[in-house]
Amino acid sequence: MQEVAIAPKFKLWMAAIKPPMYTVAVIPISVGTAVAFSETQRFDLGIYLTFLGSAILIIAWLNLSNDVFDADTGIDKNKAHSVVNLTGNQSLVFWISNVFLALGVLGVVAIATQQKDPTLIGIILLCCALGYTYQGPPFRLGYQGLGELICFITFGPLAIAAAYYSQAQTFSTLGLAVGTLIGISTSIILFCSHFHQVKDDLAAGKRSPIVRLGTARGANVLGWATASLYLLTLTWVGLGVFSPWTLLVFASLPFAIQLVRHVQRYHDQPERVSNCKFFAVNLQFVSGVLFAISFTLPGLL
Ligand SMILES: C/C(=C\COP(=O)(O)OP(=O)(O)O)CCC[C@H](C)CCC[C@H](C)CCCC(C)C
Ligand SMILES: O=C(O)C1=CC(=O)c2ccccc2C1=O
Repeated sequence: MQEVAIAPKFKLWMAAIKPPMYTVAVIPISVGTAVAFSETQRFDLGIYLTFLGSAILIIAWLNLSNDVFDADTGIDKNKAHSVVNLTGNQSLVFWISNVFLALGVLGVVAIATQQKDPTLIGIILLCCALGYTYQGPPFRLGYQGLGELICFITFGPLAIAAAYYSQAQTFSTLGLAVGTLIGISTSIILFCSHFHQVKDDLAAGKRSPIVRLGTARGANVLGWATASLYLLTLTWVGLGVFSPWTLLVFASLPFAIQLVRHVQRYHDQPERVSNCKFFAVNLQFVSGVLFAISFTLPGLL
C-alpha cells in the first residue's frame, strides 16, 4: 500500500516506534506476576520492574530487526514508517536492535543471578529464538503464515510462565490457563496487522493467514477468535480453574465489539482497515489489565 509520502517526519517516527504496541510486553509480565501473587502472596517489585524493562527492550529488538529483515525481502518497500526506510541505514538499525536485545537479556540474567537459577534465561532465550524464526533468515516462518502460532506460544504460555517463575521460582497450571488467553489476545493483534497488507504480502511471497483465508473469511475468524477469549474465561470459571473475579474481563467487551465490527465493515478496504491492529491492542491491553486486577484484588481484600 503506498504510504502518504507527505506525512510529517514526526508522525512517521511515531508510527515506526508504535508506543501502544509495547502493551505486548507489559501485559504478559504484569498478568504473570499477578497470577504468581494470587497463588503465593509474594511480589518482588524490583524483579517485576527489571523484567518489564527487559521485555520492552526485547520488543524493541523484535520490531527493529523486523524492519531490517523485511528490508532484505523488499516487503516493506511501500512502508514509509519502516525504520530502515526512515534512516536509510539498515546496518545501523541492525546493530541498534542487537544492543536492545543484549540489554534485554542482561536484565533477565540479572534476575536469574539474584535467584541463583538459570531457568528464566532459558525461557526467554527460547522466546527470542522463536521470535527470530518468525522474521529472520533462513526461517522467515511468518512468510509461511506461522506467525500467529509462534505469537500465541511466546506471548501466552511461555511469557506468563516466565513472569510467574520470575516471582515464584516455580510453574503453575493456573498460569498455563491464563497464558492461553493472553496468547490469543496477543495473536489477534498480529492477525489484524495483515488485513491491509495483502497486496504487498502477495508481492513478496508472504502467505499470511489473511492472504490464505481472504479478508472476508479472515474477518469471520477474527470474530470467533475474539469471542473465544470470553468463552474460554467462562469455561475456566465453570471448571473452577479461574475464580469468578476473572469475569471482570467482560468489561472489555466494548473493545472486542469495536474491533470485530470495524474489521467486518472495512476488511476489504486497506486504507480503512489499516488501523485495526490498534483496536486489537486496546482489547489486549484492557482485557489484560482486567485479568491482572482480578488475580490481584482478592489477595488485597
Ligand atoms: C514484529 C512482529 C510482527 C510484525 O511483523 P510484520 O512484518 O507483519 O509487521 P510490519 O507490517 O509492521 O512489518 C512481532 C511478531 C511476534 C513474533 C511472532 C513472536 C515474538 C516473540 C517475542 C520475542 C517474545 C517476547 C516475550 C516476552 C519477553 C514479552
Ligand atoms: O508492528 C506490528 O504490527 C507488531 C509488532 C509487534 O511487536 C507485535 C508483537 C506481538 C503481536 C503482534 C505484533 C505486531 O503486530
